[in-house]
Amino acid sequence: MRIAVTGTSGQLALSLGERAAAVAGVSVIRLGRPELDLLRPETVAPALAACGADIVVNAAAYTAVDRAESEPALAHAVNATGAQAVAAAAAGLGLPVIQISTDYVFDGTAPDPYAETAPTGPVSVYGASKLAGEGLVAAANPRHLIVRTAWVYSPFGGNFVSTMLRLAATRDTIQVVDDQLGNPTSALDLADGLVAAARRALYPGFSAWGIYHMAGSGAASWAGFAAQVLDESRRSGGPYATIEPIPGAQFVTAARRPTNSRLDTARAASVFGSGLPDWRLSVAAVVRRLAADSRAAAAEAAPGRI
Ligand SMILES: NC(=O)C1=CN([C@@H]2O[C@H](COP(=O)(O)OP(=O)(O)OC[C@H]3O[C@@H](n4cnc5c(N)ncnc54)[C@H](O)[C@@H]3O)[C@@H](O)[C@H]2O)C=CC1
Repeated sequence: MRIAVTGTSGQLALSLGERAAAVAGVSVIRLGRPELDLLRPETVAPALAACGADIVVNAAAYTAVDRAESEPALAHAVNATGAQAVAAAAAGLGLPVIQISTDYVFDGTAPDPYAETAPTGPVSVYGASKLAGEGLVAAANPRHLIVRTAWVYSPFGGNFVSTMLRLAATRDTIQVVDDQLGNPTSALDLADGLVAAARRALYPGFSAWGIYHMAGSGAASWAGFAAQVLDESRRSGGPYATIEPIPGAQFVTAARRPTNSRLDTARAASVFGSGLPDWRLSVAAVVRRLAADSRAAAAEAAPGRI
């Protein structure tokens, strides 16, 4: 199975590449700018046609949630029109598409985890652009899986985990919001889930197209997530700071975030057998890996000093 994934250097594209390398018979081709640019829809079909994929994962996106508030047209162009171009090009090549979407399509007022059928109501430009993308993808390619995920981190690039570790290196205390709940999700676990979903989608006769929720098992507040990161960092010999929980009202950002964006992931677990691990285990694994990477980098920079 050859999986084409958009977003060459994105967290999810890199994670898919790494995880697929460990699975016999699965390969991942990462596609990105300039060959495939979601802002230039005419680039999408030729790039997909050239790579000979069996299925396409659209993981590329405009992901700067706060900046999107002042760049709504750009966010929409990438996350809605761009996603539509990927789905339509895949359809033209006879391929199914997996569109990655977000918990931020919900308004966050529900008391329980959101099922796929729950009413949407984004409270940010980013969430609205991703929701528009869902609709356009579904209309452009009947063989679509729309996979909503949440609070993604990985050993690659900037994310909440790397931010907490960076701040802990220079501060004793970090204030983190404690009244927004979600599902921290390792991009590596999500990659495993997507490989399982892609395999299933390619079975002859598969017909369960539609929306799925895939996220780490268990929920946390941002403050709880941060505390887990830093506890594990301390155990791994890395930086540590005390987390001071604060209400979201005290941490003003350009974009509003849903108060509760926990996702009910039962459908994906039952159709794809892709239940993701408990978020605490995956945070521990990523923090330990980052600590080992930074020890290796330090040893390489000063070989005589260990
Ligand atoms: N990071 C998170 O916390 C969450 C992410 N998601 C979704 O998961 C997916 C993967 O997210 P990440 O890997 O974390 O994102 P990321 O920000 O790490 O990577 C996004 C990638 O998209 C590429 N990209 C942006 N504009 C492009 C364009 N015009 N043409 C081609 N490529 C372009 C970027 O170069 C980058 O490689 C995205 O669809 C995102 O909306 C959903 C929920 C939470």
